[in-house]
Amino acid sequence: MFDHDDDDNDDGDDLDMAPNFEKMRGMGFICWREIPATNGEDQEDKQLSKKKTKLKNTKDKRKLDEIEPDEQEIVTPVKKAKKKKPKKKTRSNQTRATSTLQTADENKNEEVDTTANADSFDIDKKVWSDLHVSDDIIRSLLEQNFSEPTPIQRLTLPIAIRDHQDIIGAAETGSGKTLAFAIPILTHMSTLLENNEMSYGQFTSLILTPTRELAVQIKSHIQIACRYTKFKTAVIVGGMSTQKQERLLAQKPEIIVATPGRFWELLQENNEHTMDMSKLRFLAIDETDRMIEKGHFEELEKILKLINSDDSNQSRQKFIFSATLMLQSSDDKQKKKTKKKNDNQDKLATLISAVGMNAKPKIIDLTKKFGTVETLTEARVNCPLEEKDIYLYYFLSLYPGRTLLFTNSIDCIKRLQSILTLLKRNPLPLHAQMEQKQRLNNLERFSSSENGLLIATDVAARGLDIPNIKHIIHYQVPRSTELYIHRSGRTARADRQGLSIMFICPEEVFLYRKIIKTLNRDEDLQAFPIDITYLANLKQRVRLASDISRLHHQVAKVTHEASWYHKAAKELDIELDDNIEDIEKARSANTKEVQKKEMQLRNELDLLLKQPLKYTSSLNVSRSYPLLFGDPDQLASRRKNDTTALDELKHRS
Ligand SMILES: Nc1ncnc2c1ncn2[C@@H]1O[C@H](COP(=O)(O)OP(=O)(O)OP(=O)(O)O)[C@@H](O)[C@H]1O
Repeated sequence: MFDHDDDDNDDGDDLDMAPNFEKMRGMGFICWREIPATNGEDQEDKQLSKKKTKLKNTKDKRKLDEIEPDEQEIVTPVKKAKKKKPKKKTRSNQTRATSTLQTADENKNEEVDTTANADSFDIDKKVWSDLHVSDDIIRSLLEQNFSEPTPIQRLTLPIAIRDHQDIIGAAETGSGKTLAFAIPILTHMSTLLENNEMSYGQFTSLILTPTRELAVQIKSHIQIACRYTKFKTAVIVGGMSTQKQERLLAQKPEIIVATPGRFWELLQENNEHTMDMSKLRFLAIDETDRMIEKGHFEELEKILKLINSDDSNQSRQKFIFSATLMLQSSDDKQKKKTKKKNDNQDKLATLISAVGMNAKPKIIDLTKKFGTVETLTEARVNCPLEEKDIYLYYFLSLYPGRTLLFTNSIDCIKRLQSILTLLKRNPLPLHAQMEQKQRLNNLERFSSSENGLLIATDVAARGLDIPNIKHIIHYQVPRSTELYIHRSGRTARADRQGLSIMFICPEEVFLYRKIIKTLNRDEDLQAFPIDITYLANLKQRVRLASDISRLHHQVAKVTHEASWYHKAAKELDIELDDNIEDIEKARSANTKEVQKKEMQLRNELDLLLKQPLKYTSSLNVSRSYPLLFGDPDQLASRRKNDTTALDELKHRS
C-alpha cells in the first residue's frame, strides 16, 4: 500500500533519524521541523487553490458558518496582562531557553533537588498554575525558561484543561502551538493517573502530523513538558523498520506521535498496543490545513472513522491546530456575506465533521488580519526574470546572516546550487529528491553556520524551527498565500525580528497580487533598496557563473548519453552502428571544445572573484571597505557592525 507519509521515498531505517536529530539539538538550538521529501509536494500546492473539499458525513455536514455563534464561541485575544516580574529567579530561569530541549532529553533521569527551589518555584509557577497546568509539567516548563505562556497557550490552556473542551486553534507561525495542545494533554493524563482512571502503558493520546520530522519535533516538545512524569512517547512514521516499530510499541507508550500513512498501516496490522481505541482519550492534529490536502486526508479520514466507530469513549478530547487554518481574504469575507461557498470554511467544516468534535468546539483564532507575524519585516524586489540571479547575488553578498531561500522547483535549486557554488556562496540544498540523511546533514550544517545558506523547495516551508534565521528569500513567488505565510514564518519566530523578501519578475506579478489581496494588504510590500551601480559591478561574475554552469551541464549530459549507448551495447553484446560511432566521435570532439571553453571561463571567474569590489554606496549608507567576495565568513566579520538588510529598509522608510 502506498504510504502517504511525506517521506515515502526514503527507504532508510528510522533508527538513523533520531540520533541525527539529537545531534542537531546539541548544536544549540531548541528544535526544528522539516517537511521532508514527498511525492509531488511541489505539485500539491498547485491544486490548493482549485481544491474544494466535500462534506461526506451528512449527519455532521455543517459548515463553519452554519454553526451557531454560541457553539463556535470564537475566543479573541484579550489585552495582555502586565507581566509580573518574579521576585526570585529559579535556577532554571537563569539558563537560556535555547539549550533546553537538549537537557529535556539528556537529563531526564537526573536527580533534581526540587526542595532547594521550592520557594521560587511557588512564585514562578503561578502564571502557569492559574491556567490549571499541573505542577510536574510547570516544573519542566520553568526549567526550560518558559516563564510564561505564549498568547495561544494562555487562551487555550484553561479552556482545554479546566473546561475539557475540544479546541480548534489557529495562531501565527512560531507562536508555540505545539505546547498549546501538548500541555493540556499531559496535564489531563497526570490527573487521570492520580484518579486511577488510567494506568501507565495505556495508549491514551494520539497526535497526527504530516511529516516524520514534525513528528520527531513534537515528541521533543512533549519531552520538554513531561520531564517529571513517567509518560513514554513514541514516534511512528513512514520509513521506520518493522522491528524498530515493534520495539517501540512493546514499551507501551502512552503517547504516540504519528504520520497518517504509517499509523493507518499499523491499525490494519492489528497491533496489540494500538488496537484498543477505547482508552484513547486525546487526539490532536497538527498542521491541519496540510493534513486535509491530497496525500494525507485519505488515510486521516480512515483513521478518524475507525477511532470514531468506537463510541465507548465519549469523553475523548480533540485538538486541531494550524497557522493558516482560518486564512481569509476580504474577498472571502464578502463571499461569506453573500452565502457563497468558501473553500477555507469548507475545509474546516470537513475536518470538524471527520474528527467528530463535540457539539461546542472552541475556536481560538489568533491569526492576524495581515497573516504574518508582527516582528516580520516584508519586502520585495522587482526585477526581470533573466536578472534574478544578479539581484540574488547582490543581496547575499551585501547582507550576510543565516538565510533560507525558497524556490518552486527542484530544477531551480539545482541550477542555483551550481551558480552559487561557483560564486563561492556555499549553498546547501534541501529537496525531496535528496536522501533523508543528506537532508538532515544539510540542515545541521545550516543550523550551525552563522552565515549558512539553505536553498529549499517548499518541503521546508512548514514547521522548521531553527533559531536565528535572519532572512527568508522567496526566489520565486510562492504558489499560495498559505505557503508565503509558512515560508516567511521560518524567521521572526517567538518574538524575534526577521526579514522576508520576495523576488518578483513580471511574469509573477499576478501571483504576487493575489497573495497581497489574500493578506488583506492595502499597499504593496515595500521595495527593498537596490544600489544599481553596485549591482552592475556584479553582473559579469554572475553571467560567468551562469555560463560555466550551463556548459558544465551540457558536457555532463553528452557524457551521460554516450556512456549509456556503450553500456547498452555491451549489455546486449552488439556492436554500435557506424553512424552512431561517427556521431559519438563528433560529439566527443565538440565536448572537448566545450570543456576547454568551460575551463577558460572558470579561470576568468576565479580572477574576478579575487579582485576586491569597491562599494561606494548611492544608498546613503556607509560601506567604505572593499568587499571580499569568495569568503562569506570574512565578509560577515567585516560587516559585523555594518548595515543589516533590516537597517537598510528602516533607513529608507
Ligand atoms: N511558553 C513559551 N515560552 C518560550 N518559548 C516557547 C514557549 N512555548 C513554545 N516556545 C518555543 O517557541 C518556538 C515555536 O514553537 P512551535 O514550534 O510550537 O511554534 P508553532 O506555532 O507550532 O510554529 P509553526 O506554525 O511554524 O509550526 C519553539 O522553539 C518552542 O520551543
